Amino acid sequence: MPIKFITGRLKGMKYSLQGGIQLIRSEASIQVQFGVAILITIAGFYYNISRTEWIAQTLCIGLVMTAEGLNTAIEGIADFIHPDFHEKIGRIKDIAAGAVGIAALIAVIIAGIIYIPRIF
Ligand SMILES: Nc1ncnc2c1ncn2[C@@H]1O[C@H](COP(=O)(O)OP(=O)(O)OP(=O)(O)O)[C@@H](O)[C@H]1O
Repeated sequence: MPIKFITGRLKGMKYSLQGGIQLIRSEASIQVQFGVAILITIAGFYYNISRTEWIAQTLCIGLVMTAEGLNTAIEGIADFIHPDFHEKIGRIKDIAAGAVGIAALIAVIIAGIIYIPRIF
């Protein structure tokens, strides 16, 4: 029983890793976000940000990339179940994209709070 449980969890981790790699390989928007995440991490070291700021920054990176991943999955489901144009599909996709927009806005605000006083 515990062995089955552990192998099941390991399989789950393998699938989620494969999904993450596929996401980064195939989605242009997540590639951009990944690039921004690397740049902002370099900025974090350059400006020697505090432990709390690292936590906020890392959470923002995770928030944006998680929202983008879920948005991509929702788009994929929408295209699969209804490949043709439909007003409701459009609204569903807009809402999913809106969630990414909210996450990105929060990330920009937090980046501003951290870096604007250091740069100007
Ligand atoms: N089947 C559809 N029916 C109605 N509107 C759609 C449909 N597909 C896309 N749209 C509209 O076009 C917008 C962009 O959708 P799309 O699936 O092309 O996403 P995207 O922003 O190009 O993302 P990605 O670049 O990741 O594919 C949606 O937010 C929606 O308003």
